[in-house]
Amino acid sequence: MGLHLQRYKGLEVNFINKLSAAWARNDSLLCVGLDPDLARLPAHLQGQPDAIVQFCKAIIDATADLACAFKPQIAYFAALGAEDQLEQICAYLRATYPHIPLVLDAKRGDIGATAHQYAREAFERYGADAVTVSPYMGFDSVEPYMEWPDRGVIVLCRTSNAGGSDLQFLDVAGRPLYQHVAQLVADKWNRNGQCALVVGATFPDEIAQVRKLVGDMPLLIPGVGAQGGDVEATVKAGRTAAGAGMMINSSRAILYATPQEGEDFAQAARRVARETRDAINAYRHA
Ligand SMILES: O=C(O)c1cc(=O)[nH]c(=O)n1[C@@H]1O[C@H](COP(=O)(O)O)[C@@H](O)[C@H]1O
Repeated sequence: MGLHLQRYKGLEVNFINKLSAAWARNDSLLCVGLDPDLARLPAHLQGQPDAIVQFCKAIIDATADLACAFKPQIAYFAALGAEDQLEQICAYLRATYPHIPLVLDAKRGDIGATAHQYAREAFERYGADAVTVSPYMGFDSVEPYMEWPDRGVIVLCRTSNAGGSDLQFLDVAGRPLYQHVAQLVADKWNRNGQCALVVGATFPDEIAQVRKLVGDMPLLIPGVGAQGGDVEATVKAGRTAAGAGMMINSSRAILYATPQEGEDFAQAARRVARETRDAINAYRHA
């Protein structure tokens, strides 16, 4: 258990207290998603061998004071064989912004022995503070991640895509499966207090249902911006009594914001990130 506990300014940190500190420090519930699509990178970066690193670093620097977390999506790197660039970006984040949680979005799910390797990849190779996982294979597929008690385990619950309903809405003993997952994680799986849940911004009613079941557990909420989720409804459904409890992710709407006159891509990303952060903050407190 607990191979290496992280320390920051001499104090032990874990995912949950790092996230709480970032909410407060940046007055933000905005998670900036890092989904670098080569075809959409600015023209001056196209063709450069480290284009992804340059692009993501510029986005990170432009938004670090507006974000409560950064969330690289591993497929955007792995599909290109660019894991080395993801490593560099994660190392940069940890070194330059050690107070901002790094969430690796990998949505892993496999038998325990394999899950242990996925956990090493997320927490040791990339140094992530948290990783997204699927609950589909049950507790022994999620438990290996908990050998790192200072890291977050973010379990898919009610995903933002329309097809999420195919399985997540199946009736299980009188209620939809996603509610069963939420209850299970809150009551049984979260024994080290390191779990969070994914609930899409495209389904605010379900965010409210999950919030009722899990107390103050953090929710990762993708789906505002490019997927059209309603910020007001999302925040009102998901906020805790303290007006926090959420990492509301936006990726493409920030990364590929259209520059206004005189702006470059990073300034445009900053403008949209600030607008999104401020729109969220308008509804945080009742
Ligand atoms: O786990 C996730 O982050 C995730 C869960 C989910 O239900 N829906 C969802 O869109 N995501 C991720 O969140 C990001 C959303 O990106 P945008 O739609 O561009 O803001 C992508 O990286 C998705 O892979």
